[in-house]
Amino acid sequence: MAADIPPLFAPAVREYVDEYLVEDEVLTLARQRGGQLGCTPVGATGGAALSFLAAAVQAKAVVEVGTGAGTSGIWLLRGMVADGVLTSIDLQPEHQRAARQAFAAAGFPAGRTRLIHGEALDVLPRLTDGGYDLVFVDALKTEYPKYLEEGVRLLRPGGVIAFDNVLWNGRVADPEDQDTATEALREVARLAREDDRLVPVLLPVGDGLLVAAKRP
Ligand SMILES: C[S@@+](CC[C@H](N)C(=O)[O-])C[C@H]1O[C@@H](n2cnc3c(N)ncnc32)[C@H](O)[C@@H]1O
Repeated sequence: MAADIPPLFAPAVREYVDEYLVEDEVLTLARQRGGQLGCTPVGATGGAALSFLAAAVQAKAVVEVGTGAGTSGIWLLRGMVADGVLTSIDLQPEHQRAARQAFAAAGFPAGRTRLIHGEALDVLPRLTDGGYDLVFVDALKTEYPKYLEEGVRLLRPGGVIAFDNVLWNGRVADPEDQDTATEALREVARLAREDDRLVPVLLPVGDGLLVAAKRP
């Protein structure tokens, strides 16, 4: 009976989803380190979605905007092809030092990662057009609309772009919330939906994952 079906976000349903795939010790340590550094790493469900996306597009080249302490990077690397390279951008050297350690602990040699220190909007224009299979965005929320334009340029046809935190703990659905970050998250979702080059979907995974494929 429909009345007995719990709503999508009921705690029991969330728990069921979150227990489907769990992180190993390397990921737990990376996530804890990210928390200590003050950035919010992806959880296991969001991370598993990243591994899935990297595997689905057979990613050989990935750009990550917001390295943090390497949690999402490990999930991405685990889905990529064996010799694939993760290019990851962050403005905090300390975060990237922690990420480097996490990648080594997860068994990835230095040649599998290219860590670029800097402001994302300075670094992204220097990367090669059409040179990437997957772009994952998890940095400054107010810059998400600009990362969309840069990211689509970097993708090869058939490539995929993904944005984390697009539900913003539910704040995007509150019309009273007109904070600049909240507005930017609504804006990037709208831009992806209205962009003829893209096929988007908004997934209620983790804190919300906006995923869009670039049409061939
Ligand atoms: C939420 S954390 C990333 C977490 C990481 N994706 C993970 O799941 O492990 C956001 C990161 O973006 C970085 N960041 C914030 N603004 C940035 C900017 N404008 N350019 C580059 N990096 C930025 C922060 O230093 C921080 O490490």
